[in-house]
Amino acid sequence: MICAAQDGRARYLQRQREVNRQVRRSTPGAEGARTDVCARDRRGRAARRAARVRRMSLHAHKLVCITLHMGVTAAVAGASGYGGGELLRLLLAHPEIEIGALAANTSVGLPVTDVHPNLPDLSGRVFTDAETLAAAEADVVFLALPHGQSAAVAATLPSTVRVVDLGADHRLADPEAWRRAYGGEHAGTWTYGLPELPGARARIAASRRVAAPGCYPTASTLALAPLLAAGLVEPQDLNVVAASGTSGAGRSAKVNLLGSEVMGDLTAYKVGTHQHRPEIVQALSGVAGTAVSLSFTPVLAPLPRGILATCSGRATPGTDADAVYEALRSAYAGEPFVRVLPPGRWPHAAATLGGNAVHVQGTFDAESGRAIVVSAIDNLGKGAAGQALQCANLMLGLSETAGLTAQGIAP
Ligand SMILES: NC(=O)C1=CN([C@@H]2O[C@H](COP(=O)(O)OP(=O)(O)OC[C@H]3O[C@@H](n4cnc5c(N)ncnc54)[C@H](OP(=O)(O)O)[C@@H]3O)[C@@H](O)[C@H]2O)C=CC1
Ligand SMILES: CC(=O)N[C@@H](CCC(=O)OP(=O)(O)O)C(=O)O
Repeated sequence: MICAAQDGRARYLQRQREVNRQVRRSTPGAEGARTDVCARDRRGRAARRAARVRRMSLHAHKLVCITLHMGVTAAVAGASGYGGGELLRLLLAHPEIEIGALAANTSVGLPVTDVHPNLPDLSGRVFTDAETLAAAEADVVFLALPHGQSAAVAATLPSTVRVVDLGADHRLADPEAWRRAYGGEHAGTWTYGLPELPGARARIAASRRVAAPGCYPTASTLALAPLLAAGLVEPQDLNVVAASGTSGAGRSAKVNLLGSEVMGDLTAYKVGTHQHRPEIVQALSGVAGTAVSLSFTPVLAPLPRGILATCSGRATPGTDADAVYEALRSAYAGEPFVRVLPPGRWPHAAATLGGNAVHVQGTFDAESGRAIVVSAIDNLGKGAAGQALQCANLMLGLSETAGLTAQGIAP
């Protein structure tokens, strides 16, 4: 852009030289008529006026160029984790965001590429501590921290800075529900960052603080919301069974996440008690306009990443497979990241990996009287970092899809 400005200046100087040459050529002799003098004055005034206008527009152009050249700066807290690492991968490909301070905890002082060897373009960068975030003057700060850690960091940031929290601290509106799910004091409620929910885009765009949803809530809510909105299922007795890859549990070492424990196994966990149930209930109750009830069973799957959620509800009279499909299709027509698969094709978690896509398919099971929707996401993509970036794009007034893709990597 700066080069474009310099080209413009060169063209301007060239035109100026031509004008001057023309003025010189038309200059009459000493005995020249008065009309020639007037014409010369008029041409001189016009040239000066044109030059002034060009100088002003060049100056304005330079300002725009400099602004664009500097772009928007993003800082990340929790940059050494799985969510933070995926965010860095996305930010490196973002056309308008530069990467600023990268804060960590036990990894402070380590080269970023020691922890994220998949990001060689960050060689030379080291993790700093959270205090550097406040001093870094970023336009947007992403918090990819364990539960309970976000509020303290957010409090150090000016209210003008956009903050997107990938964690759960600010997702729930009911402090009591938050205490039951996570323990400790509730740090306050931020705008819920699921852009595909009715009315959410405008709320996110107008917010300086956004709580990005959890991975299971993203997959479950986007599967069931269209059916509730269309009145195709009862708000009571919703059911979700969702399998997740191990990166959903973060990067810190845990015995149950060892390869030898996970490989070749599938296990349900936190059955009936998982902390994401109140979040899914909150989001779906908002869509249904009444309190929903939901059973939620997570399953740990032997995959590094990916979620497949099987979601169902008791069908209301008249619901059939076509109505379920049509509700999904019309809810997500024009959505850049939610893809309703062609009839008969069911989601694969692997097809969403590396992207920000949500794949959904639905039907009606006449035997059980239940409408069923299966959804797939990458828990680190649309379930975490991709969603956070989608929200940040909206908050910053950038294209919602900038730096994001609906295409996955395969195999
Ligand atoms: N993984 C996923 O699929 C999803 C995660 N999330 C949420 O995103 C957040 C991050 O998750 P994830 O990346 O998986 O977690 P990780 O455990 O992989 O990473 C946690 C990050 O937070 C840092 N950290 C740990 N403790 C502290 C502390 N006390 N103060 C400051 N920084 C600290 C770690 O630094 P260091 O490594 O240097 O110790 C690391 O950078 C969590 O709230 C999680 O629930 C949300 C949706 C999906
Ligand atoms: C596989 C696995 O263990 N997954 C984690 C998901 C946690 C998570 O991502 O938490 P938030 O989205 O609420 O921040 C779990 O079930 O607790």
